[in-house]
Amino acid sequence: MQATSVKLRNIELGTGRPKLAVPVTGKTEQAILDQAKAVKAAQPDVVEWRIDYFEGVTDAAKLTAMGQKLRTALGDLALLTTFRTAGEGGELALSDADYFGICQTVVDGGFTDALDVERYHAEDAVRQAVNAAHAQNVVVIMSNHDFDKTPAQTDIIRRLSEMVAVGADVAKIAVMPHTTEDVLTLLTATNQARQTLSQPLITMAMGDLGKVSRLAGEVFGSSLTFATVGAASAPGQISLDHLKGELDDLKLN
Ligand SMILES: O=C1C[C@@](O)(C(=O)O)C[C@@H](O)[C@@H]1O
Repeated sequence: MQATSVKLRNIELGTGRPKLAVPVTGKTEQAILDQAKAVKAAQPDVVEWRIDYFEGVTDAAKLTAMGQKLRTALGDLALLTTFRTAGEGGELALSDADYFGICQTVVDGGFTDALDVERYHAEDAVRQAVNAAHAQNVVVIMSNHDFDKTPAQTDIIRRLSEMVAVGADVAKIAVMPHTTEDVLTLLTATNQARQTLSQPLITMAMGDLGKVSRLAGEVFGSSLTFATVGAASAPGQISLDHLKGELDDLKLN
């Protein structure tokens, strides 16, 4: 199926070469702004602010003020804001009520172009978060992370389809491979899912074994890949400088 592209400020997910996102993982305002400056200078397509690292994340006023400063620092770069819960590889464990409260603060803050919403929380709350984001024209990148294993191919496709069913604009899954076959499972599932879903997909196998999946998105159907400028936010991420060259080399004509 032809993917419908999704606009994120000035970039389009789902067309051409996979877009490059770089996470910002600072704890303090100064660290976040310093990192944002370095990331901006390296010219990715998207910046991901991992707010679970930010020391002020549970204070709505501090989160909003920080988001607005970051927005100003990034100029016209597309911004994805992500709270990754501890259960999915993030820094902080929160109740669902607190998690969704933070999602609401982010969309109300008016600084982000996209919001990461984890699929496997209560379905009603996930749907409400999607509606709240859409009401403010914020793109929803829905996610699931399996840090232990690579689910079966049918299970990966089912999870991506469930994200689309609850309103995701983009469906994302990260899995942990233990064998070469696991990496092939992720890549095959991605290729199959893109034939049945029209939303752009983001998929990756983590760790060293999975690095190939971070390079080959254009071939298999992943529309964005996470790269580093300094700190990584997940195992197996490759530096932005290297990845840019690789994606150009692997470009399909
Ligand atoms: O969902 C993802 C993907 C990721 O886990 C990765 O493996 O590159 C990195 C996270 O920062 C991001 O939110």
